[in-house]
Amino acid sequence: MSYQHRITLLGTGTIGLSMAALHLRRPDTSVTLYDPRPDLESQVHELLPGFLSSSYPKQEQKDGDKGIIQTLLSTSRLRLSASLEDACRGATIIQEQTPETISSKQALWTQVKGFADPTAHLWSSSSGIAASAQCATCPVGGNDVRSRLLVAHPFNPPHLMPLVEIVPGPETKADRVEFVTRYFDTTPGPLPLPASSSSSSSSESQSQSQQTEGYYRPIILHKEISGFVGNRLAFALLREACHLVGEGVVSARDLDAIVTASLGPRWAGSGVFESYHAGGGEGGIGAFLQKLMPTLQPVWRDLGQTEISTEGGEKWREMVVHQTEEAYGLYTAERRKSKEEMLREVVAMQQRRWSD
Ligand SMILES: NC(=O)C1=CN([C@@H]2O[C@H](COP(=O)(O)OP(=O)(O)OC[C@H]3O[C@@H](n4cnc5c(N)ncnc54)[C@H](O)[C@@H]3O)[C@@H](O)[C@H]2O)C=CC1
Ligand SMILES: O=C(O)[C@@H](O)C(=O)[C@H](O)[C@@H](O)CO
Repeated sequence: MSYQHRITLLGTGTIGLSMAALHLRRPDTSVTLYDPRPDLESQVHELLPGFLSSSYPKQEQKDGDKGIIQTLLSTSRLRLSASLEDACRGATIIQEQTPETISSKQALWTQVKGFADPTAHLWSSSSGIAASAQCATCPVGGNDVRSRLLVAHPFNPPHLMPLVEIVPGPETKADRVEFVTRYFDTTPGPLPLPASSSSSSSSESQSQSQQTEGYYRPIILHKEISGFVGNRLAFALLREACHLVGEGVVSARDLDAIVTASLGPRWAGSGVFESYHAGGGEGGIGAFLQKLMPTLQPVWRDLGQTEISTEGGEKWREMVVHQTEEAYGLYTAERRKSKEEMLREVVAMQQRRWSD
């Protein structure tokens, strides 16, 4: 069977396997996995079923979770490749989720350039390394990388989290940006969670085609910037959180509770600017900024300038690590599954109740 999209995923770690589950929701897409790790096959058989459970109703997972992998392999919707060259051959999309180091990504794209079809789309899942930096050492001429490469930055786990930050490089062609945006716009989301065990059969009986389209939120950035937008916002909050714990103002557990008991619910429905626009009364955000200036400005000046570098950072890092480990202990698979189910419910609520 031929597929409209033949996507090759380079790297099958945390993001790679979640991405595989995302792409396998598309009936028009086949997925090839390549990773030099020696345990690729066992890792895929052990871990991918867990990600696929949000995509395939139980009755399609013949012989239990592990049967789904055999089914996908036997129908060639999923393929494991033993070499980068073989993995790239014939792919219409090549997406990397390899380690976040600029040197390894530069080396990878230089290799891919020699193996990929000249028409293949090239996507990076990088958390913050710009496309222009990743292809800076790619030889020019021949199968051009610069006009095809862009960042499609997901939030973890991509098989559940709607945001995809699309960050083209200065030479990325507009049709490449249009394609990736349309691709994620038309990629179905996870199956709805069963409302309750009594209704699970009806919910799980939903076919894959009934899965929500318009689930994913590809958002195009107009400029390359380190960390893009989502991570810059998240890292600004993390920096202040580390500062507050390091200064003994609040414990890590209580800081998390402050976030999940206020900002979390608020921002699930209204973003930063909409929230303050609403909070500004009749005058909206303009009035809010004016009214809050006497408080806002000194707080902005007082925000922690925490440095991640080790010199002098030992104190707050020790406190953050110790208090977080004390609060949550070993992060179990059960806790991770429970949090993922909550994430699915939150996103389902968002998609039910609010348009843009
Ligand atoms: N972990 C996260 O929360 C998120 C990570 N990302 C980005 O995704 C990328 C991957 O991150 P993770 O999945 O967390 O890393 P990971 O360490 O879990 O997985 C990386 C995988 O790449 C493989 N690999 C190494 N060199 C390779 C090569 N030359 N070709 C193919 N595979 C190779 C490794 O064997 C490993 O399995 C990074 O760029 C990261 O910034 C993006 C969003 C969220
Ligand atoms: O938070 C996320 O899931 C993503 O924005 C990320 O890129 C990761 O947190 C990354 O910063 C760490 O790998």
